[in-house]
Amino acid sequence: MKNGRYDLDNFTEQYSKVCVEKNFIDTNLYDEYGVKRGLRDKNGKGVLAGITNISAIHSHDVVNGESVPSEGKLFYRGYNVIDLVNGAINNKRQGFEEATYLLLFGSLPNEEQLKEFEVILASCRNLPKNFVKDVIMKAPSKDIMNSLTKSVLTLASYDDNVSDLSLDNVLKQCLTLIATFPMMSVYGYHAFNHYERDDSFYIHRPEENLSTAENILRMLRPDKVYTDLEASVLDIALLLHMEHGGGNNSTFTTRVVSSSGSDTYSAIAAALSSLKGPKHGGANIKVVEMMNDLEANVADTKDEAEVERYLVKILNKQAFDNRGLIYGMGHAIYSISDPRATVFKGFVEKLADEKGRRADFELYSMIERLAPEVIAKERRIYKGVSANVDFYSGFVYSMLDIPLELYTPIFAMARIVGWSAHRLEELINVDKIMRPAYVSIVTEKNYTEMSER
Ligand SMILES: CC(=O)SCCNC(=O)CCNC(=O)[C@H](O)C(C)(C)COP(=O)(O)OP(=O)(O)OC[C@H]1O[C@@H](n2cnc3c(N)ncnc32)[C@H](O)[C@@H]1OP(=O)(O)O
Ligand SMILES: O=C([O-])CC(=O)C(=O)O
Repeated sequence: MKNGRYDLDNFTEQYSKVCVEKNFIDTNLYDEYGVKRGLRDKNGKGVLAGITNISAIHSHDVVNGESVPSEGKLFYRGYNVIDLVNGAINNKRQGFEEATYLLLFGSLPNEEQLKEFEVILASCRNLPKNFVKDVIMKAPSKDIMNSLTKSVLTLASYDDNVSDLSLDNVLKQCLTLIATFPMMSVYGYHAFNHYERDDSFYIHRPEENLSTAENILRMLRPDKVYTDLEASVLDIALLLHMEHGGGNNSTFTTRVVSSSGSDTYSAIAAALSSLKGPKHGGANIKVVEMMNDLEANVADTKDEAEVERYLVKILNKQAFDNRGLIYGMGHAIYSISDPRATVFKGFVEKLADEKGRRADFELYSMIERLAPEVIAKERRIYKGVSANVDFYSGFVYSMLDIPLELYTPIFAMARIVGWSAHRLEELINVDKIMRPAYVSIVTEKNYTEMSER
């Protein structure tokens, strides 16, 4: 007891040690029982949990019957994501809406279909009456992913058909979430910025003739002004983040929750909770924070040896957040390269020159080169490590003057499309609750009376 109250800090400090002692499992047991830690085999390959027709990820080639690491490739419904990006750039079109149609409905839309789809999405960009006042402005948080999750769950209480699993209803719910994620995220940021940072509060409504990327910038900026280049860069960033197979942590979460028969809002709220983790989509914020920490702690950021020493300290849990991870590096599937990081790097360099941030770009490039070598020296690497999609994305967003708090929500504004496609695919095909097994190493004991303990 402290000041007549139970001392929670003292209690948890003491009992967390009890938790460690009582929950410790010798990692050798995973091998002994043939259990795949992280649902991954010794070569880092994921256990097979399903079949999908939505996307494909290539990271290895088979040469003479052997699997060898290759440059990463990503396909949405069979189309290389690089071709989708180039299609959008060359035709001066916003690619996010086109790829949304593709991922949800399985084929590229013709002009008429795309026009109709854009009108439908625009009509869904509506929040219930007073939602901003009653939900978003209440208890604003710096953690916009949490505030977005809260908004998604609260939206459920405005839906009379929340638990109706008929496909047209689920599709309607998904389209509404795809259309309103940018509003809920950006307004959530403005509420935080106003109440916690004492800044001005403004709510700009989305414009029906604008794309998702254009509306994000319009809603975010006090004067609603942005350039075509900025909208195009953000559109490509969205396009690159939309989908990544059924096994990534947040999409698998969507699948798991969907398999229990739960509603769309709950499945998507769970996916958001997964995505924000720093080993997943939350890495984009961590990368920028890590780079700031590096600049604060490395006297000469042009000195490779000094930068390398800092990276080693990170791996040894002696620098930055002491978690031992160099954020933005490594991937569960890719080895030699993540194609999205390569695309990002292509326009990061141009943007950095335009925005006078060449020195930052050089530092990112140096880390991109050094980190895989340092990780390979310090960890057991099976398949190679390279920069992932999160490495350059935060740098791009900072050059678009997008606040740090919105980096992971922007990922979510894109990935909601993949989650929706996977929820639909799960509901259409599987109809079996996911329920893997755990080997139990618990020993049976006789109950002891309180007086005998
Ligand atoms: C959108 C996305 O989710 S992209 C990923 C974003 N996440 C990050 O950038 C966080 C940093 N990266 C990581 O934590 C990891 O690379 C992950 C979580 C993405 C993938 O992890 P794994 O599937 O375990 O990768 P892999 O099998 O190649 O790793 C081999 C070893 O290297 C370690 N390693 C891999 N990447 C890193 C890294 N960036 N920093 C430090 N160690 C790393 C792993 O922890 C693993 O060690 P362990 O066997 O002792 O656990
Ligand atoms: O596939 C994964 O494990 C991580 C992910 O979602 C991505 O890279 O986009």
